[in-house]
Amino acid sequence: MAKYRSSTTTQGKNMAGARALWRATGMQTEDFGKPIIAVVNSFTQFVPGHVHLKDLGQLVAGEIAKAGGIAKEFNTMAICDGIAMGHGGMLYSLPSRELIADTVEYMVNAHCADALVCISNCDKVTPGMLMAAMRLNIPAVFVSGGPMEAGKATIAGKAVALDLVDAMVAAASPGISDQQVGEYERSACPTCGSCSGMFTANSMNCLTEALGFSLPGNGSLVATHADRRALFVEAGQRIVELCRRFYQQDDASVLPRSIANFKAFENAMRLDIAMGGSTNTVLHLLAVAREGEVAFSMRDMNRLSLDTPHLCKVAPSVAHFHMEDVHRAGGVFGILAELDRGGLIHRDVPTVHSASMGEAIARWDVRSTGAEEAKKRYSAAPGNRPTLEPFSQETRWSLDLDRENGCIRDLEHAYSKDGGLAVLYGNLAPDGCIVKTAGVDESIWTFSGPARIFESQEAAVEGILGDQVKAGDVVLIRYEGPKGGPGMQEMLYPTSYLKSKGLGKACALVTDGRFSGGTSGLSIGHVSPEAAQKGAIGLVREGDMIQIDIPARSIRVELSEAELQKRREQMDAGGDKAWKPVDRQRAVSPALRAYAALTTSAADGAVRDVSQLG
Ligand SMILES: CC[C@H](C)C(=O)C(=O)O
Ligand SMILES: [Mg+2]
Repeated sequence: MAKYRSSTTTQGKNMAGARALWRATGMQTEDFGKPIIAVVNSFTQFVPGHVHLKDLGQLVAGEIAKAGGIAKEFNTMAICDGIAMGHGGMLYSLPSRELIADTVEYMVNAHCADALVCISNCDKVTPGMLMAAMRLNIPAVFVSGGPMEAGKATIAGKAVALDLVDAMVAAASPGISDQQVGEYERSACPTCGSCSGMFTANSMNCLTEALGFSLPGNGSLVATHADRRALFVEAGQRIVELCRRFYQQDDASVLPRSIANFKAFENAMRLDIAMGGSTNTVLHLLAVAREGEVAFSMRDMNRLSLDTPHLCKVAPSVAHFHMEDVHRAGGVFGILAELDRGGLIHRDVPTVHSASMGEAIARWDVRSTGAEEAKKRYSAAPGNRPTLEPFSQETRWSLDLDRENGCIRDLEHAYSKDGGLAVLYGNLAPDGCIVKTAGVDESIWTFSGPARIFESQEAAVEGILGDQVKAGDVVLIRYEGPKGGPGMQEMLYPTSYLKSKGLGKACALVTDGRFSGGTSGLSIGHVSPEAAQKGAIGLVREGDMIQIDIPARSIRVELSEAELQKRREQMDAGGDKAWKPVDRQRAVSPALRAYAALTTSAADGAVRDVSQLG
């Protein structure tokens, strides 16, 4: 029998002081000897995806207590990327992932907790908590706040479903009146929950299902629906059971590193590629794998992208499907089941809720299951009534089982035989870069054009809005990588403004920064190595021709090796000014400089590498 970690502070005469303090938190004599389970909440009033989580930690805690555990709740931070977007605030977004992971480690190790329930939702919170779960390797269950309902509005006489990206694009579109922009703004984000498209938050919450860490429906069941409550209740019950299995029955298969093993990462990546997840998932999966010492790399992602079909297009890749529609079609398990029918899923990995992924698919695939519970869960619909109240409506609709034209397609009707995310390599990105092909019009899968160079996101926004960018250009934004930014900003404003200017299908955008899940178009990010780490992207000059070939998975600048080498030598000779942006005024706080000093390349997940300290 494994010893409870918590016994360090709850057992033995010498721990009388610690027990005295535990008692002051509400523990009784009979509680010493029960597992202490950390309920890691990310409630904050700053983020729509988290405003409704305040009481949900205690909902989980109550279930833990009923099942025989001791629950202790604490909070992590959460940043709203949508509010932080487009200004210096975005520098903090990616680094917050490491702080969240550290917060969980600090609290759990300082107090010797035995297990975790992670209540996450928006962008960096789920990845930060996943990193912590893998780092700590103690039983962990994930449950997120759930997606926001899509906005519904009648604009210019047409009924539309929309989200915040539509409001952003509309705001800078010349043909749209202030009054219409106001309509977009007021209807884009009607409820609590993570923004309604296949953005980063929802992508990551879907991936927790495929990794085996969360219950079916976690990624897609809207925050407002009463059925979502069951996920919180069950998370509390499950974690106590997992504790029992690990600590009392020596069953290490319940530990995060057993669940999220290499095969589970392959499953998660296949899901991601099939659903056209946010490009940020690449960064986060690499970081999570690293924490768990799983040898899963960009090369694996590239390999999987070549034979994983693209089955699902959701906003921003198409306008009319949002997460609520993914759910209606069977959610993550609907997609996993289609992949499984093609033999593309490892069935023999354990999950927190089922003995194996294969067993879970059999139960939760809406097309083949005999379980009424599954059909009912996926019939949960949006209420279409503005609210911040979770679980406050019980609307249902019929399932979408149309695998030809519905929200989830089967293999036969795939959008493409290779997937919605691709890794490109070439002399501009020797360590790779990422593009969400799901959101790229097929007409521009190959593209070549002159580089228009911007040495910051701000300069790019100014250039695009100032009409300096023309159809056919490749907008190249550099020194925005993990080290160079620092913090690898999301470029949602430049990509949205290209659309506002009618250039969405006429230009490419290439950067060592990253994108929001709200980005679509020929937007290529994570170019590695980044400019600040002497990457070739730093050597490109205005007007150099850039060639992009998605089917061939290649990205090149039309320069010979000799020319690149010559420029590299010239750059190196520049001393202090070399490999730094020209004329960029940017205040970088000491906190961000600490992240910049330690971070690694996007190709390594932009995690901190303390081994550099010696
Ligand atoms: C809409 C975009 C969202 C706020 C985001 O930051 C992401 O998806 O990454
Ligand atoms: Mg984001």
